Amino acid sequence: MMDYHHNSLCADRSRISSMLTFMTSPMALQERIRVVLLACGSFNPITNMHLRMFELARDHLEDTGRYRVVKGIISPVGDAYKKKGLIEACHRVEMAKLATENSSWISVDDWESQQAEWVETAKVIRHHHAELSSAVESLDEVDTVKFPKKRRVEENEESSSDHNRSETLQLKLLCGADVLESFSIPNLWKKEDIAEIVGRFGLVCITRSGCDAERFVYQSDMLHKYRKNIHIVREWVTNEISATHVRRAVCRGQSVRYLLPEPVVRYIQDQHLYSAESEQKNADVVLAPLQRYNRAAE
Ligand SMILES: Nc1ncnc2c1ncn2[C@@H]1O[C@H](COP(=O)(O)OP(=O)(O)OP(=O)(O)O)[C@@H](O)[C@H]1O
Ligand SMILES: NC(=O)c1ccc[n+]([C@@H]2O[C@H](COP(=O)(O)O)[C@@H](O)[C@H]2O)c1
Repeated sequence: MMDYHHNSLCADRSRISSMLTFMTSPMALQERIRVVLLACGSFNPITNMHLRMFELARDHLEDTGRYRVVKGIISPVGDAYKKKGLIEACHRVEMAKLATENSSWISVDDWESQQAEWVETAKVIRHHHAELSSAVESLDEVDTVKFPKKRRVEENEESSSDHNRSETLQLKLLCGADVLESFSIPNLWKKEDIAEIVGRFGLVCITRSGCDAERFVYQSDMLHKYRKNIHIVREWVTNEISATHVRRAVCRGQSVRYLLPEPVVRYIQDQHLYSAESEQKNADVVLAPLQRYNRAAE
């Protein structure tokens, strides 16, 4: 009798313990939500820090035990963005391609850079979401997971974090904290675009010195509402590399080696990029979003 009780108690204990292990251990790789990271920006030029952002974001997401990052996309902005010192998209795209030629998972997409007009970031994400949803069928054959097809893109559903969570492949915007903080600049971003980016898709944000991303999310009612869709990744090895610094150094004839991938350094030298004249490009022109939204507000 005693033995029977003892044995069944042991069996219960072992069942409970294996249940607990199942509940607390990271999901098996195949069961995790697959994530594609999309970084939009000038990449004028692409720097080592732009590439680090992807590695940091992937480590962070995979460390949660819930995600598997399957792809990274770099989307350089088009010439119509009109940022001061922005050189031609063909050069920025080429440098990004050279920078990623040894990466097994990050690639460059030139769709945005080829558009005649500046494209809002929410539209760029929608474009890639549509592309992924049609490509995912072939991915599914490999991974045997389901992904809601075009319906998601065509429906104009209320944004909600639950909606995003129900997918088994998600597209998330990857950016630095300065871009997150730029959400509060008047007439730079549409409120509905921010809601769509954080509510429908999700954001992975890398900290940057001088920015307080956590506080920024806390202080914004909209960002706070979607905080579960915003992953803030702390970069402990703070890195001040900025494209502005690189352009200034090149223009002054200083070395930029080890700030950029070597093939990018060579490309800049061969093509004589970032001269004093190129720094003056768009100097008197208003940034495209400010032009567009100021006009709309008039
Ligand atoms: N050192 C950095 N730390 C964190 N994020 C960064 C860093 N440098 C760039 N980023 C992020 O990379 C993305 C693309 O940035 P962008 O091309 O504007 O680079 P940038 O170095 O900030 O450029 P610029 O100096 O010309 O304004 C943005 O989301 C930006 O926040
Ligand atoms: N309203 C918007 O969608 C909006 C506004 C400002 C910048 N952006 C994007 O953010 C990125 C910022 O890049 P920079 O930091 O180089 O200016 C660019 O890709 C730009 O297109 C989008």
